[in-house]
Amino acid sequence: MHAALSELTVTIPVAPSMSMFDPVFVGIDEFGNPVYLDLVYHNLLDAGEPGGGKSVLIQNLVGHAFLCHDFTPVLLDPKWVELGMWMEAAEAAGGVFVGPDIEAALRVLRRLQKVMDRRYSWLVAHGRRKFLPSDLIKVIGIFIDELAYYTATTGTPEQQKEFIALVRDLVARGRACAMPVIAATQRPSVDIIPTSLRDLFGYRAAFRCTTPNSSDIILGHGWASAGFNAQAISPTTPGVFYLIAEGGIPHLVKAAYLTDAQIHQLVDYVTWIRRNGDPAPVPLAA
Ligand SMILES: Nc1ncnc2c1ncn2[C@@H]1O[C@H](COP(=O)(O)OP(=O)(O)OP(=O)(O)O)[C@@H](O)[C@H]1O
Repeated sequence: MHAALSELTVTIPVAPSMSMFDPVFVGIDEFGNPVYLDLVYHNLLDAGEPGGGKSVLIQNLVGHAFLCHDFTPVLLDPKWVELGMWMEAAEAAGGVFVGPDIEAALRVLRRLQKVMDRRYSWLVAHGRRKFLPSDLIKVIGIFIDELAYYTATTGTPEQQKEFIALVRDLVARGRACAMPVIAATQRPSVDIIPTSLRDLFGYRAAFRCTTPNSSDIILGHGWASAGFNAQAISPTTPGVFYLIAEGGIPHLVKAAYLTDAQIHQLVDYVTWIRRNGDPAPVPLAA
């Protein structure tokens, strides 16, 4: 005898099964091997000229994050059209979405700085250096799609300066306390990404650039002349980027691609499960 649908919906556990501490799949390398990132303990700088594929990469990471039971989203997108797609899901997940309002962005970042300070106090009190999955802490993923808008385009010079200082602090201190920053910019220039800020990003993704110098601003000085030059990426292959992880050499990667329809499906799914499902993690074998 078949169970009625109403019975099924209450007996089948539905919730995100992954953890932010799991490796995040981003694409395949030039040898066909899958490429994973360890997002929690690193930050990611995602940069390159318009149309290179930065937003597609950020959408992959956001998609993974929302499928994790231990994710709290903080999404900043002045253009609305990328991270704005997740606005409803962010609200359902107890997070926040900010559009082009720099004062609203500053309020959120100031608050995050306080949360970070409290998390550090906890670590110190427990004699620990970083959070672990066993701490069952929410990972606050801070996604910024177009850093340059807040640091160079909108607001007063004081607001821009404060924005840069807050982001720098989060990038410098956030990773030990499960608050990684994923920041994208289509302006890889030293005024937007000074070396001192760039070097705090454990992962850097360089999509096609207009000059070898821009490529070096993302990956690090000297990589273009050593043959790792994002200017050489063909404009006909969007989604290809050089990925460097701290201490390593750049690897050529093709990002996985989610269509807008797939993103909308994901948004519906993760919003629905957070509003209606069991928020507890479900083992994959269940
Ligand atoms: N990994 C990929 N696989 C296939 N196509 C891709 C991939 N990445 C990007 N594209 C194509 O390139 C287009 C532009 O990508 P995307 O919007 O991510 O660029 P961007 O660098 O974010 O540009 P902008 O700075 O203008 O926002 C996409 O709409 C898609 O058609």
